[in-house]
Amino acid sequence: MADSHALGELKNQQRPSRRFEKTYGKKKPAMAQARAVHFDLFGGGDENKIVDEMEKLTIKNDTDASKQLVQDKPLPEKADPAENNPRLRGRRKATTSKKMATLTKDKLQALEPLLSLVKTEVQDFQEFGRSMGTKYICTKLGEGAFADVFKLKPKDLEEAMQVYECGGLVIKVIPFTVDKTEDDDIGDLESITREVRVLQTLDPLHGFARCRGVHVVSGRYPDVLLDAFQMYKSTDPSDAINPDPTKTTPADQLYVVIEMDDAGTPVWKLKNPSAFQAFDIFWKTTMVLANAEQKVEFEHRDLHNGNVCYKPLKRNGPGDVAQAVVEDMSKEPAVTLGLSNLQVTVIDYTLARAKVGKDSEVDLVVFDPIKYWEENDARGETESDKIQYDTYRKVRDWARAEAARAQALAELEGVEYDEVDKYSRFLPKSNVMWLGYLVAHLLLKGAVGRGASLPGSSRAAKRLQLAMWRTLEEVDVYVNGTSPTFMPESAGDLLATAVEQRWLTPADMAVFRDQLDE
Ligand SMILES: Nc1ncnc2c1ncn2[C@@H]1O[C@H](COP(=O)(O)OP(=O)(O)OP(=O)(O)O)[C@@H](O)[C@H]1O
Repeated sequence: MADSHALGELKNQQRPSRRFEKTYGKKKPAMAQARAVHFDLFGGGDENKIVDEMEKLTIKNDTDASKQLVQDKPLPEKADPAENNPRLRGRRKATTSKKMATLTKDKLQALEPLLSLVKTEVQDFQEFGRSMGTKYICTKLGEGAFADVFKLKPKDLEEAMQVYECGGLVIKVIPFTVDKTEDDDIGDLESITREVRVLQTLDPLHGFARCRGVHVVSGRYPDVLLDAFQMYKSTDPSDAINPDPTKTTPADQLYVVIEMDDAGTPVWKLKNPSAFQAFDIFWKTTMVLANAEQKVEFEHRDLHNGNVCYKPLKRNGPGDVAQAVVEDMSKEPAVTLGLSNLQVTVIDYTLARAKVGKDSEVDLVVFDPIKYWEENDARGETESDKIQYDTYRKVRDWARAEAARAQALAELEGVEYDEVDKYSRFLPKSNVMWLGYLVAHLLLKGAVGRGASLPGSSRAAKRLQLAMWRTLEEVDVYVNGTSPTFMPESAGDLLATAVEQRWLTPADMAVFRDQLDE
């Protein structure tokens, strides 16, 4: 990695991931929507208070602090400069080891908007990798339809501890082309730029991947990443589908490298979630989406089980409820949310829609036209895949229906219809559709032991776990057993209903908020 920049992060474009159909629950009349209640969820009835409370949902504490640790409060220089803190390096001026890639004038010109967005130049990938390899141990974490994702651990123990304290360090490497492409396997500049914009917009919001920087590089895949790539292929052959970059990419391939915090483990890897884990993952994801809806009109539009990650709230902390809690529970607690000790991070905003404008561009909205799912009738193999693929179509059909409604309304009112891409509209119901997918997925995974409880559970703890599963089943029926018209309008509306239905208590909401302050 080049010495002059913090590692960056980015992501990429449309196209489904490779993971899964669903069996929606029984039909049930839609409950009244209660937007007003939504405002109570974060602690009040009046809107100003709500804004204050929602403000608390914006990460200001640990993550910002972690950024400062490496950016504004640099560590003392070590004897070996090669072992400096990664993000410290990121704030330095260019050093001699930084080597720029040689690109044609046309290419450079085309890249200019992206480069100015991320305030960088195009670096030589080999040199970038060489520099990275001297300081970090690289391990491939996973891959998506477009990207390969690597974990970086500083070789220096002290720095490793600090990076760990700051949330870990992960890079997502995404190949892209300058020209628009019909090729589903590679992103284009437009989609990359869009994704970077959404990433920057979501960066300060709770529950989204912290972005530490974005780099643009060109050249051959460096050895340090190739080694990690090959190692992943041999240790996780069933998950390693992406082709060897040395065989498939030209010598001047462009990549975006996004540097971010380690979000943890994707939900698809959670084989048999406990009631505590499933409950927390579902509701925390709902809260994260509700906050982002309110702040930046956010819709994820691709919230499959690879894009919701979880990890223990505390370093070396438990990844589920503490054994003593279930053993000693004598009555059901007032607060249920948070007992799993997990935090949730939503990643991969390739297909997302958000208001990203700043200052002069207040109303700039970015979105992906999601062409891939326009006529696609792929079904997927596993039950989860099937539900996932159906969800893209559900969102698509809802976007079409809303476009038709807008047109009909314009005709009715005798005004000119403003033809816009259907996905440019704010359709937060899409978040609910994806939450429907998530709850169905968690229920499928938890189905085996749904009635069962964690070993050693007291009677009260058993009752509680049963109640948590029942709650998720009711949500499943409520969201998935309802026609799109009668679904909650947004994740925020779903939360409102959750409080109304006592699926969550106001105390649960407060706990979530408190966890942010820890
Ligand atoms: N910040 C992160 N922390 C931990 N793991 C991550 C992170 N970002 C990505 N990953 C891992 O890498 C995988 C692929 O990442 P991601 O979904 O962002 O790639 P993509 O190519 O855009 O995927 P998709 O196929 O969904 O479009 C994720 O499922 C996850 O396992």
